[in-house]
Amino acid sequence: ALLPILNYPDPRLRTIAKPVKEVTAEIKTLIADMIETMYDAQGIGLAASQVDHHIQLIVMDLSEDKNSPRVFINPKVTPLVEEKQPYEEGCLSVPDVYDKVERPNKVRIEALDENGEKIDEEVEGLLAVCIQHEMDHLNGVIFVDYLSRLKQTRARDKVRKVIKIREKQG
Ligand SMILES: O=C(O)C[C@@H](Cc1ccccc1)C(=O)SCC(=O)c1ccccc1
Ligand SMILES: [Zn+2]
Repeated sequence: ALLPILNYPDPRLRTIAKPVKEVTAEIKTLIADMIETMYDAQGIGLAASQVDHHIQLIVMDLSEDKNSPRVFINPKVTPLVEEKQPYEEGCLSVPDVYDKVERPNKVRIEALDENGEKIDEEVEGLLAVCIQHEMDHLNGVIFVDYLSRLKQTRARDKVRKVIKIREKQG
């Protein structure tokens, strides 16, 4: 089922996500709903925080055909390089706002997958950028927090406009 995505600056987006103790049937349903919601919103990632479920769960799919979703449960991300690179980021909770954010572009991901199997990978490029962006969501951080006050005000105004238009479209 499609889930409603919280929009910036909704305070619920600031909630700190709790670890997942057990991959229950409910969580498997949430995973499927998050993947469907991510594709519908044309995103490459989605954190459970964005759909108002405050558990440490991320889904991502960077594939062309949108047919290889990845699930990260209780993820831990460790930068593997000091130097940061700028990347043009977007966010499904801040629609139509894109801006450069500097992040390390090589990280180690340790997590569990949807079957509770261990994941331990070194990734770089967009995958590294995206997992850090999703990790931020689980810690109540939104990418606009890294931008200037002026850009944050503009982002709030932009989201308000986009939501009004979407509501009119019904
Ligand atoms: O809000 C989210 O977490 C999803 C977000 C993930 C993300 C994309 C790009 C850089 C960092 C994090 C999105 O999917 S935004 C929409 C999108 O598909 C996209 C935007 C910019 C570059 C590439 C993809
Ligand atoms: Zn986001």
